[in-house]
Amino acid sequence: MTSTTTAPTSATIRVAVLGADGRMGRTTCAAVEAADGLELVARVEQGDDVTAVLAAAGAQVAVDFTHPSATETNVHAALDAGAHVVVGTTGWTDESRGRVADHLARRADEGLDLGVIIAPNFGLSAVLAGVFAAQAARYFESVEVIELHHPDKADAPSGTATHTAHAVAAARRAAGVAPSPDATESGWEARGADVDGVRVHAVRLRGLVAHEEILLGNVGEQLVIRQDSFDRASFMPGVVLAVREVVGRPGLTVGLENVLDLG
Ligand SMILES: NC(=O)c1ccc[n+]([C@@H]2O[C@H](COP(=O)([O-])OP(=O)(O)OC[C@H]3O[C@@H](n4cnc5c(N)ncnc54)[C@H](O)[C@@H]3O)[C@@H](O)[C@H]2O)c1
Ligand SMILES: O=C(O)C1=N[C@H](C(=O)O)CCC1
Repeated sequence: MTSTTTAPTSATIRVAVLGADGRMGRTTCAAVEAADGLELVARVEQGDDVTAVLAAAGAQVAVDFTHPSATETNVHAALDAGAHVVVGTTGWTDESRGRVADHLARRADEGLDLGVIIAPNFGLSAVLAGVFAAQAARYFESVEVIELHHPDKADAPSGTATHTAHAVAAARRAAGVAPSPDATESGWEARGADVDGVRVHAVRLRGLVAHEEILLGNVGEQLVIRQDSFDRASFMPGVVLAVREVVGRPGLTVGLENVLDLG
């Protein structure tokens, strides 16, 4: 079901939330309504014509918290409506991000400078955990990632853990560090997913929200970097920051660490 308000004012950023009835969508609608300088102008749900609704509402920024199978289509539809986009939904690949970058370039050629921020995690603790893990990764022989989430989550491993694993792998490649030692010969299904050469383990447990551990090991020592989001409120300062930033940041930005200049 869609609802819109009208009459844009120049002082506020007009925000549409996609996936408005979901866990993150509901929290995001409330955060937008509570934030200075933001106005919630549309709640978009499955079955709505995203381009038409955003255009009718005069949305300047669309925030997508939907489903990995829907998010890319939604982003293109929002760009077609002339809206900037903040994406929290997971499931992005190099290829899908590349298609968004191409779409942004086409819009820029048409004279419309739009921005898209894709962030697998808006929680400050998770963003910092990923940055710290990438910093530490070259100093340790072994590194593995464990992500722990609520059991209603659709995808595994989490977008956050995938993002962390790629950052860790890139840091190790740049430093010429060998792959983590592993003598496993059988039972590979128990060793987690291989993300860019980094083992990622996914736990789904009632009572959890969103949590990540990066384990780094050397002979005789271990560093554990752990972050916990106990409540979806933890994502909201990052979402609101991204909404404010995206209107002045043309092109594609991946990872909130790059908005915070931590990348
Ligand atoms: N980046 C972050 O900080 C962060 C934090 C939490 C969750 N997430 C991600 O956000 C996504 C949503 O998580 P959730 O827990 O809110 O899921 P959810 O299932 O509770 O909500 C998703 C909502 O999207 C709606 N939806 C599905 N397809 C749609 C479409 N095509 N158009 C509009 N609405 C559509 C569903 O009806 C539902 O209401 C997941 O990918 C999750 O991993 C990211
Ligand atoms: O609840 C979820 O689903 C979450 N998904 C993101 C991910 O996959 O990394 C971020 C944390 C919460």
